[in-house]
Amino acid sequence: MTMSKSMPATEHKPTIVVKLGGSMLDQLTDSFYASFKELQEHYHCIIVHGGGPAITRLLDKLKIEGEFYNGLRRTTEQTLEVVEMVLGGTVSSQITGALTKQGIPAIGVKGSEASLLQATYMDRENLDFVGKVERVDPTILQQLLAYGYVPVVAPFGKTADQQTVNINGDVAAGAIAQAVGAEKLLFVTDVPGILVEDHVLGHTTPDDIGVMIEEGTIYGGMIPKVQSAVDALSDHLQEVLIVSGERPLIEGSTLTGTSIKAKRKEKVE
Ligand SMILES: Nc1ncnc2c1ncn2[C@@H]1O[C@H](COP(=O)(O)OP(=O)(O)O)[C@@H](O)[C@H]1O
Ligand SMILES: CC(=O)N[C@@H](CCC(=O)OP(=O)(O)O)C(=O)O
Repeated sequence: MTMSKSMPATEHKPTIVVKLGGSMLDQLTDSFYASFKELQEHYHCIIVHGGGPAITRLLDKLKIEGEFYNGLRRTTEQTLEVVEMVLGGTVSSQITGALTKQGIPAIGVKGSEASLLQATYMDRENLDFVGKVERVDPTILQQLLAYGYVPVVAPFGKTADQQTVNINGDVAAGAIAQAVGAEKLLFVTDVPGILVEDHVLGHTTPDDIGVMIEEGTIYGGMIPKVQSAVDALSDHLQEVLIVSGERPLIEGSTLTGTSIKAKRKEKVE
């Protein structure tokens, strides 16, 4: 019996990368996941997920002390074991299960496998096994998309010496969106967009984001999102959206979140 399968032709559709934030994962409803069906009519969908709160919960249960440095989890060998269990196990299954329930074929992929996220140590002294993305090989994602699967990526990388490293989910999503030439990047989180004095910004630009970080209007977990957004904007990827996971995700979610578009590509310091 031969198991080989010839590669199907990829339907010509743009790609969208959707990052599901850990803050919202347990609140995402069936109708939220069902909206990926609608999204799939227009786009090839890739999901990248976080899961920070779930990692912290298990670390607490195991009485392992957690620590953050510059907004990133200091990942010791022991912590990494828990991060792998949670992100690569529980959270990945939670998302693929919810999509499968909606009739959407989904498959979990670790960024540390198939050369997907090639990394170096970000700051070995202070952060231990935390990675910085150096190179992305999107082949595995393109192959899965060609077979009709939604890849669900857990944010791990692999160093040249084959060490698995923990990567912030927002950073992983931005790097993957760039590498696959995605048309859109969506950050699904627990706020309806970038808030300024309780108002949701409809649109913003890299320049304004720089100012909002400096002034402290954007802080904490919103910083890696907007920085990844600014880094990912390009001729291909012209819009990044920050949206709430409280409502079903539809193409028109532009109306309910913050749209980040470049006037010109700039990095936030
Ligand atoms: N200007 C801002 N507008 C909205 N949220 C902000 C802003 N600045 C900081 N935040 C914080 O960012 C959080 C979202 O980031 P985070 O908790 O890391 O989410 P996720 O787990 O979804 O990635 C919000 O809950 C809020 O506390
Ligand atoms: C290096 C680092 O900090 N990695 C993150 C990965 C998960 C993540 O990004 O989760 P959120 O989407 O909930 O933010 C962590 O260990 O929490």
